Amino acid sequence: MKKKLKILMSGGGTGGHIFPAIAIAQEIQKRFPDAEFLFIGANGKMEMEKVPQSGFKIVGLNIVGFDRGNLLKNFKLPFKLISSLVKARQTIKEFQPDFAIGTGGFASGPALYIATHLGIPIFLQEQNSLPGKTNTFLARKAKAVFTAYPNMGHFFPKTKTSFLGNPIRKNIITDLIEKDVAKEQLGLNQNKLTILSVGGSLGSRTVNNGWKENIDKIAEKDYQLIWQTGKLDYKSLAENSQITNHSSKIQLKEFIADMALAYSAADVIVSRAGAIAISELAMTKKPVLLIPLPTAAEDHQTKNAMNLVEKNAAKMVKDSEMSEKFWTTLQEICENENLRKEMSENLNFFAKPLATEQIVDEILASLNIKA
Ligand SMILES: CC(=O)N[C@H]1[C@@H](OP(=O)(O)OP(=O)(O)OC[C@H]2O[C@@H](n3ccc(=O)[nH]c3=O)[C@H](O)[C@@H]2O)O[C@H](CO)[C@@H](O)[C@@H]1O
Repeated sequence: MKKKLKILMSGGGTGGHIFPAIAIAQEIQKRFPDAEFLFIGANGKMEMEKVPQSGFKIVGLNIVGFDRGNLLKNFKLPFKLISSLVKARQTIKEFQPDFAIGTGGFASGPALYIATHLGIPIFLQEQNSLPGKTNTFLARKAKAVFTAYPNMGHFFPKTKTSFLGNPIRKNIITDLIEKDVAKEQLGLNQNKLTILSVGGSLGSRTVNNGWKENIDKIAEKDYQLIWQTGKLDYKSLAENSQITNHSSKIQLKEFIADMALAYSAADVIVSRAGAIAISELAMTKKPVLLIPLPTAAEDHQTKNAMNLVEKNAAKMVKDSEMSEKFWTTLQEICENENLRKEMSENLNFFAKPLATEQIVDEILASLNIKA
């Protein structure tokens, strides 16, 4: 009888690290239905909710990221790191995985580091064009590193780095449906131009404020808006009468569980420029206005966005230009059907629908595991 595969997954902090891990796990599960998965994440972070919702088990460590804004807050960090390493070691020794996959974020550091010490092969997936600290630190010990951008050899060991694209959740590829059907399913009018606004997995205050300033214009123009606010601002926006007055035109959501449906319903998208968001937008091929998060490490979201802007596949407005340019740039897109068509076609260049499959192919081949 064939031995059941056991796979350790780790990545988290934000959706941009969690969802690629889930996508890879789902692809392995498709090929090995009885494989066992264990995720390791950080207590209190998004993965502790999203991973079980996707049907996988997760163990949380008491690890926190380095707080650049408040240095005093970091004094407990060494103790938390030590306790996380101890718990990671105990968990991994009990689970005995055949291999481990890390998708970045501080939560994955202790787990993957311990895995390498226990002689377990590790694989890394890096979503951004400027790699995160955890993946950079672990890369030397990894069996392979899969990137979403070409020419990453100066960050990771060249011989084990492959450019395959970002893994995105399967349903975002398979469940995209006709715009009219999606609008109907969401209770929206099929004849009205519909904008989907997403502020990354945590929501974005800049984007929320942009809408707040322009909310009456949505009604004036007779558009519809699906507005993901994130946890931080949801309550105050849901109580704002300026917004609730337009409830037939504005659907406010703290977090969108079914992104495929929301993407499908949109005529135009407003989005932060996180790496996974960009990869998904390339699959949906909907014209998009990107508002990169300027504080992302080394401004990598602006770099992500510029890749698309340079190919006329997206428009971009910086945080600092929101007041002057948000509505006017959005109007340029909404009012010009030819431009929308052109942007949609140009997005195709960035689509990598086979990324997840190819990453799993390479992992299995390098370990000589056959389905
Ligand atoms: C603040 C921060 O650290 N941002 C980083 C984080 O972004 P963030 O976590 O926002 O990740 P991305 O924008 O890359 O991806 C967001 C993911 O969340 C999903 N989603 C989003 C909103 C929602 O309501 N429902 C939902 O399911 C999207 O479909 C997508 O799969 O990871 C990215 C990938 O490493 C980085 O490029 C970002 O700079």
